[in-house]
Formats: sequence, structure tokens, C-alpha cells
Amino acid sequence: MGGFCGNKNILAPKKCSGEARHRGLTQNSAPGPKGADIKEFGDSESGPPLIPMIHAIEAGNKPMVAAIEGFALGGGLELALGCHYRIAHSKARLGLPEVTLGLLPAAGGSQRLPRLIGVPAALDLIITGRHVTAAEALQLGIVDQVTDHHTVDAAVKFALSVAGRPLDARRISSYSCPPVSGDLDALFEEVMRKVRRGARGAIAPVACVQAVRAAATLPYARGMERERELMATLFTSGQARALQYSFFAQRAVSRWSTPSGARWDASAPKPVRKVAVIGLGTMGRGIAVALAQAGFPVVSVETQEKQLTEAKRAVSQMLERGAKRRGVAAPLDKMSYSSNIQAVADVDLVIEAVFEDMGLKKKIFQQLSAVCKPDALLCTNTSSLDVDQLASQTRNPELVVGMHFFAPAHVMKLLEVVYGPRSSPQALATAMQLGKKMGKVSVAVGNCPGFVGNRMLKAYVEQAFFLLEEGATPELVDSALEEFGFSMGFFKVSDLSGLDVGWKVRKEDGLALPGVSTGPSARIRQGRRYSPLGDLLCQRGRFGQKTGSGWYQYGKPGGRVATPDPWLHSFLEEYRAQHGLVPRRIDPQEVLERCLYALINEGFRILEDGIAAGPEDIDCIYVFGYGWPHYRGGPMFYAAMVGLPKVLERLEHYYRAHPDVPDLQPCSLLRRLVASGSPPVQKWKEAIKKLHSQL
Ligand SMILES: C[C@H](O)[C@H](C)C(=O)SCCNC(=O)CCNC(=O)[C@H](O)C(C)(C)COP(=O)([O-])OP(=O)([O-])OC[C@H]1O[C@@H](n2cnc3c(N)ncnc32)[C@H](O)[C@@H]1OP(=O)([O-])[O-]
Repeated sequence: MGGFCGNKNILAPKKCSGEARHRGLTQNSAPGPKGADIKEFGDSESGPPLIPMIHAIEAGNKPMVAAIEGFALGGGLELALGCHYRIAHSKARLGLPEVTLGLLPAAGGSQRLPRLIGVPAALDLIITGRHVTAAEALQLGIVDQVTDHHTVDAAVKFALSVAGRPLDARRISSYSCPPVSGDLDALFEEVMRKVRRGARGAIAPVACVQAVRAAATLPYARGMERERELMATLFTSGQARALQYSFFAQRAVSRWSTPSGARWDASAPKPVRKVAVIGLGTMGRGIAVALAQAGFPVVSVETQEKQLTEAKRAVSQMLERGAKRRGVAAPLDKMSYSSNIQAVADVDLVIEAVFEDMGLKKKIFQQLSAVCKPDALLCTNTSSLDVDQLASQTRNPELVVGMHFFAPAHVMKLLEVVYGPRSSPQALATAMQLGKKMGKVSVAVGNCPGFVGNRMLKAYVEQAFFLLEEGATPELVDSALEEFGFSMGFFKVSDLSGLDVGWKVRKEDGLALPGVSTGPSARIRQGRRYSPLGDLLCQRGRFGQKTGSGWYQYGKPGGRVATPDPWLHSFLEEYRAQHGLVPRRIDPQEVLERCLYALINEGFRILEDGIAAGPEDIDCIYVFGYGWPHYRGGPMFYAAMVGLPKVLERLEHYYRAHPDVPDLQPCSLLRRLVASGSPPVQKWKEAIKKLHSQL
């Protein structure tokens, strides 16, 4: 009898499978509870086989009982599936998350799980990569028993209770998949259609469906061959490399540092027991919900009675919906409300989320500084305003940081934590930790207009507008970006969020001039090319979905289906004629290069300025806050995949063609990285430090 403990002492041999090696999947150590060691993928080939080891366990004539504690993920669960029985601690979590790394279960998981729990349930777990609790695993049939006690003792007791029983019926590879209701082919066709639509170009989910289909239609040995073939198509793919890079990048950003030398491991966060949210508009409501869902008592302050009443109802609904989805009780008891700012006198941290107006925010920070405890952190949810200006309104500017959430704040995983020149390391550490407790990917960024995400977005948006002036349509630009993997192209996103949002910012920045600007000055602002197209549409009340038309038409205000708008096309033709612009045919590749390389170039400027500490920070911001396709790793990883010399050459080409667009002028850091041999993206941080030290 052998026993396995999911996170303490896997008894399996320390090496891996010949088949795995054949697939290029070389694991120098048997899969731990977290599955294969991602860091070892592609390392030198060594070690005995993983898959034959699982086969040997399964074929054994003694009952092998897996005792699962902590995690049993990927290869860890596949090892347990080779056992004859599985006992899990009630706090254990199990799953086959390979798809999140651009892979598929490659040690028989795609063949055994469907045989054990049926095709539909197995498809759900393998395509999503989601973890299941021990209770759900028991309900699905993945485990035979759940214990609250010592798992190995329970496994030994279980093994003794089954000693001597025949094992044939416990060898999952000998099973056939349980029959599905309805036609099997129709089921797989429907699943594949949904997966292809949702994957938007990701290849691993498609391969996962194909592997499970092999389990449902082929004998086990043939199915294993199919699993190996499919894994071979994924293992060395760019998408797998991107997703594995992103896996480590998400963890790297919590090891933050700032140019002034503050570091994550030298800054102790303050305890946060109670939080306040100021302003219950869309963002404030989402932030309050996210805090309550994370278990924090939240006092929300809204001075407008009507807004307060409406917000109470909306927040309760959001909490109820979220709780129902999670199968838990709604944390309504965490919420309290007031219209009086005195209600925040006892909180440890405040998140201001009022209207994006510097005058109003300054007033709020003055009030907070007077009302709150002297050591309370005062945070702002501003999306681009100067955090240090707000800090200067308070008694303790070192306790002011930005916490920039992304709408909807209770859903989007990204949190930009903005440190000003006076923010203390402890304030930064506290906000970063609060974000992590809220389930966010917290990224520490410096204080500049637009911080990181919105600052880079500006360069990308400008190129989209310029392409319209030069002959493109919103549909052409959007389809190129959606083909790349964005769920929505820029113009559809603009119609969704409202063209008036950007218009307000451009007016505040002195870019959007009143009236219809004509003549050469219409397209120049602050000495550089400017497109007034968005302003002109706003002046005509075309704000997007909310008004029924914007870059597309929607049939009626609030319509959701974007259709090309003949009016917009003729408007663009008249605009080009008016400004002497001769339209030309624009290739989708140019759309991608102009939009994405301008964005990437600004990313290099941000690294050069020290506003982001490394490419991982920028890539997490774009993957978790701006819909960058996860299987492409992020803009800086993508630049490395394209090749920095190529990116540099294309930027030089476009800058020569458009010398009035400084965003296209290659950043000197990009040039220096190319000159230093284009190091891999994982080495940029140290390369930048070295380059900075040489300056
Ligand atoms: C054959 C088979 O078919 C295939 C081919 C495979 O098996 S492919 C592999 C499949 N397995 C996975 O996809 C599981 C991936 N891991 C996770 O999902 C999470 O880790 C977790 C299990 C839910 C725990 O979360 P956590 O928040 O408690 O800790 P952490 O911060 O995430 O992790 C703590 C530290 O462990 C590191 N780490 C975690 N899992 C790792 C892994 N599989 N390989 C290498 N390092 C790993 C992580 O980088 C971090 O390092 P550092 O930053 O401290 O230096």
C-alpha cells in the first residue's frame, strides 16, 4: 500500500516520463502538489518517466490510496488519478489548470478525468482550469472520501478497509466514459464552437476539447497517443511561453520597488480593519462591493441623498448576485452608509472615488485630513490626476497614495497603486496588500499623467484616430485589433464607455477646442499632430451606445449591437476632403504596428522614467486592466516575441512617414536594449538598472 500526500511528501520517484521528454515536457522532479515545475520546462532531459510511473501505480496489485492535502493540481492530480482511491482533506483544492499555462493535462489527465466523472464535467474543469474544493471533488466523484482529520491516517484506515478487494474496477484507464445525454458529436461540436468563440485565438482550450474527445471516442492507449500529439503542438508554442511568463509576472509585481529605494521586503504594511469609500458613483459602488466581498467592514459616504439611496440598492444587489454565484451568504452586514463625512473618523484607510475633478478632490482630501485618524491612509481612485497635489492638501502627505481601480471595480483584477514623491513605503505596502486581499493584481506605479495604463493608451488611441484620417474605417481598425485577440477593438470600446468621457479630459487638457475647428490649426495642438475627430462627433452629440450612435450606429440610445454607420463614412470622407487628406488603402498589419508599437514605445519611455519597475509590471497592467490577450503575455512580452530590432525598425519607418507624431519616435531605451543584443524580457529589469547606472 502506498500513500500520497498532496503537498507534503509525494512518494513518487523524483524524475519524469520518457513520453513527457518526447513531448518536450521534461520535468526533473515528479509533479509536486502544484503540478509540474513550470520553471523546469525545457530544461535538460533527465529522470525516469512520469506517465509509466502512473501506469505502474495503477497496474499494481496493492491498493494505492492517494491522501490529498493542500493542492493537487496538474500532474499532482494526475498522479492521484493513477491511484485506486483518493482521500482528500476538507481544505484541499484539486484541478487540472494546465490550460492557464497554454498546455493541456499531459500525464493522462485528459483521458482519465472524463472516464471518471463524465465528459461534460471533465470538459468544464479542463477547459477552464478551475480548482474545485474537496467537497465538489467528492460530489463529482474525483475523490472517494473527504476528511477533516489527519489525511494520511484516514488514507491508511481506508486502505485497510479495502485490502483484498479486487482492483480491476478501480483502474480508471480501463473505464469507458459514461454515456452523455444526447448525441456525443453534437455535444463536442457545440462545446468547440463556444470554446473557439471565447478563446479568441487561444490554442490550448481548443486542444483540450480535442483531447477529451479522444477520451470519449478512442481506446485509452490511442487516447494517450492523441494527448501526447496535442501536447506537442502546445508545449513549445509562443502562447504557452506567454502564459507561463504571465504566471511568473503576476508574482513578480508583488515584489515591488521604487526608484527611491523602497522595497516590498523592507516595508511593513499597516493593519487595515475598517475602510471607507467616499463617493458612491459607479466606481465607488464597485470598490465598496469588492471590499465587503474581501471581508472588510466598509462605511460608504455619499452626500447626495438621491445618489445614496440609489447606491444602497445597487450595492446590495451586487453583493447578493456575487454571493449567489459563489454559493455563499451576501456580506450585507459589512456595509454601512452615511451622508456625513464624520462617519469616517474611525477608519484605517479611505478610498476617495468622487467625480474626476481636481478641485473637488482637493476639498475632499482637506476634509479627510481633518476628520480621519492621524495615521489613516488616504487613497484616491483617480485615473490620471496628480496624486502629489492631493497629498499636499493633507497633514500627513506620506500617507497618501493612489489606488486606481478599473471599471467594474468588483470584477476587474487590476489595481494600479500610485506612489507620489512623498508617499511612505509603509503606505505603499499597505495599499498593495489591501489590493491583494481584495483579489486584485496590485501593481506599484509612479505618479505621472495617466500613470502607466492610461499614459500608454493615449499613444495607442492617437494612432487609431490618425488611421481614420488616412483612410481607415472604425471597422477596419477594430477588426484588426480583434483578430489580434482583443475582445473589442478601440472604437467599439469607445462607444461602450462613451466618447464624452475622453472629450471631457481633452477639454480640460486644452486640446478639444470649442466650436468646429477648421484650417491647418485644426489638426495641430501643442506643436504636434492632433485629430479632432472625436471632438467633432461629440459636438454632434454622438457619444456612442448611450446616444445610439458614435463610431458605429446602435439603432437606439442604449443599443448594444454595433453596425457600420454610412453617416460616419461620409463624415470621414468630407473631413478628409476638408483637410486635404488623400485617403489610401490601409493594411490591417499597419493598424497593428501603428497602434501596438506606439503603445509599446510609450512603455519603454515609462521604464526609462522609472514609472514602472519592469516589463512584468506593464504587462500585468495590460493583461488585467486593458484586455490585452492573455496568451500574448502583454505588450512588452509581445515586443520581445516580435523582436526588438523589428519593433525599432518599424517605429523608425512610421516616424519618418509621420515626423509630426513624436509618439512614433523610438525611445532611447529601446535603442539601447537593441544595441545591447536584445536581452530576453525576463532580463530587461537588470539591463535597465545597468543602463541607468551607466548614465
Ligand atoms: C504534467 C501536467 O500535466 C502539467 C504539465 C502540469 O502539471 S503544468 C503545472 C500545473 N500546475 C499549475 O498550474 C499550478 C500553478 N500554481 C498555482 O496555481 C498557485 O501557485 C497555487 C498552487 C494555487 C498556490 O497559489 P499561492 O498564491 O498560494 O502561491 P503562489 O504565490 O502562486 O506560489 C508560491 C511560489 O510557488 C511558485 N509556483 C507555484 N506553482 C508552481 C509551479 N507549478 N511551478 C513552478 N513554480 C510554482 C510560484 O511562482 C511562487 O514562487 P515565488 O513567487 O514565491 O518565487
